[in-house]
Amino acid sequence: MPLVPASGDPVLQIKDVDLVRDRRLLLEQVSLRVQPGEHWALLGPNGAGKSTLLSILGAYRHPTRGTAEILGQLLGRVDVHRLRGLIGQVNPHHPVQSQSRTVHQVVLTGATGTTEPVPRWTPTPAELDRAAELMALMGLERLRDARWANLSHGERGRTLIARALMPSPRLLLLDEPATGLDVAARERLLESIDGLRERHPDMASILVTHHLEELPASTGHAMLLRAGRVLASGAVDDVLTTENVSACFDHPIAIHRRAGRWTATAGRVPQRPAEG
Ligand SMILES: Nc1ncnc2c1ncn2[C@@H]1O[C@H](COP(=O)(O)OP(=O)(O)OP(=O)(O)O)[C@@H](O)[C@H]1O
Repeated sequence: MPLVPASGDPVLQIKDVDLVRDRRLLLEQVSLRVQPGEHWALLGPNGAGKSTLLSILGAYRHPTRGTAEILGQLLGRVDVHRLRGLIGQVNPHHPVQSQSRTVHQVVLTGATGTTEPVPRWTPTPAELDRAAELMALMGLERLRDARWANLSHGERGRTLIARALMPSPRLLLLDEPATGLDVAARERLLESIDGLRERHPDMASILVTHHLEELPASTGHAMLLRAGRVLASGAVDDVLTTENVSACFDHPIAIHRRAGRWTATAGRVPQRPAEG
């Protein structure tokens, strides 16, 4: 059976998902439906369950209750290794063992779905062309032969996105891709993400972050998670409101959108008058 959904079918559909670990309910009644070409932001405070949810969407964990259909395949009834190979996953803790690997070599490991180059594996001309195209898309041409050890955070981030795109995934999962970047590197990364979404109009993506400033302008949908539950989910302008974000982070936060991008300004929590 082909592992790729017919065009127009949801890329992701999870319904009433609970996840229990060590007798703790980490996710509760989470539902999400993502169509091709949709770009979602997943936001919430520390410990809200964002990475846990992303691990289900990436076929690394199974729900305890509820159903998760990824690329049309029901988790629990599919070979997860094969499924993972069809999902582009960008993890900031991607373990590159040999620090002398070049950008080009790391990008090519996306074709084999491994962290290290597979011994005696040779890329096809089509895979070499694809790697070159993706490195150009992510602004990495000059860095083709640069060593992993010498790359900046931003350069590593762009390399890992190019790597994740090697198998032309229908779904891209980005876990805090802008963490640790200075403002210029962040802006370059977000521009690259906007550009790749334009070039791959059928690809869907989910980007996890704590910071609204780190959302690309092409974000169309958002989910707010709080204590493992969905606080709001849907079209981005309906979800990322001052009221919802303040409730999610349990703090007054004013949200503004300008030129497609978001800013969040934290207010002061009113002090209670001293008793006595
Ligand atoms: N294997 C596990 N067993 C028990 N608890 C876990 C496990 N994995 C995660 N947790 C707990 O689940 C909760 C959600 O964790 P998760 O990493 O998904 O949150 P997050 O929203 O990604 O947080 P952060 O923004 O800090 O990265 C946390 O309280 C965490 O301690």
